[in-house]
Amino acid sequence: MTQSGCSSCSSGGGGENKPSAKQIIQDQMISSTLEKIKYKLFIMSGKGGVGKSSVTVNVAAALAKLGFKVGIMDVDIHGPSVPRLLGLSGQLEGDERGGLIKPKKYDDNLYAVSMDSLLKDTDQAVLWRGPMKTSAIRQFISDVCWGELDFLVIDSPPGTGDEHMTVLKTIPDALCVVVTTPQELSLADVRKAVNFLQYAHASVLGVIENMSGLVCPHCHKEINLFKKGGGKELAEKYGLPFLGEIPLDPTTVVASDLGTPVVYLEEDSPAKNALLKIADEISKAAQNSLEAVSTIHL
Ligand SMILES: Nc1ncnc2c1ncn2[C@@H]1O[C@H](COP(=O)(O)OP(=O)(O)OP(=O)(O)O)[C@@H](O)[C@H]1O
Repeated sequence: MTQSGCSSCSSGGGGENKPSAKQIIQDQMISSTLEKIKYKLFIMSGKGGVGKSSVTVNVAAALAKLGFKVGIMDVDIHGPSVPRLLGLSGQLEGDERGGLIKPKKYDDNLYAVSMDSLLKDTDQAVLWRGPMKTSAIRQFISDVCWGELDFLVIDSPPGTGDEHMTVLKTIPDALCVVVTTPQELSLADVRKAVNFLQYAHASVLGVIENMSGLVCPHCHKEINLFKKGGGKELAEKYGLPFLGEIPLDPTTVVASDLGTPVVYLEEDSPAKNALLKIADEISKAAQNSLEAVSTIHL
């Protein structure tokens, strides 16, 4: 497995200098899984509740709608939302040979796995410490049988912790997408996340501003509930591409309660249109990633 910049994160839990035979085999399984996946998108934010999971599921679904084969991996052990947003429940099953884990199928182009579907008792997760999370995420990446994918979209917990470092270290070619809301409270945490990505030598595909204005369904005037434009300003400040803005839209909430991505609903809505545009932008940026991926300027 290729190693990335930070030396403070152990690759297999335990921090030994010499990898064990088990770790070496796991590294080989991780490489073999990842080499079949063209682009890995890591959706993150320094702040909770800004819409990471909604963006993850809808960007993935929009890419699937564009004809790409897409997998979603939810590494949020403490508060996994992906199964709920896709209406998928129940334990994951083994493949035909019983060894690897089969992702759950949403449709022919969209599959998902969530760490909580591996746990018999999801309440266990609150007791997890760093090294346990690291080894669980590594095992999760090595043991899921995705087959060939165009995109793997990874949802993360809020903040910049063990889960983030493990993903970045295990998937060094992950392209990070930073989600923020326009208000300063969120931007302050997102700036820390961008600094963290710089420290980890991560590649950043760009910034998305979620909850960016609200079009009143009655008078059709725009109300900037959480302000507007802060995400774009942050992207400009750090020399990162701005991937687009998604307005506050009650349809997003209705869709999530139905377990359907808003981009799969028949009727048009401001969030659906914005997310389809952003997914198109992301697919182009990922395909040009050698040129388009930016190094953060501070
Ligand atoms: N553009 C939007 N318009 C309206 N509601 C939204 C929008 N984006 C997200 N939401 C709602 O905001 C809430 C939080 O969204 P979500 O769970 O995706 O955030 P998160 O950043 O993943 O949260 P966490 O930090 O807990 O993982 C959900 O109720 C979701 O339906």
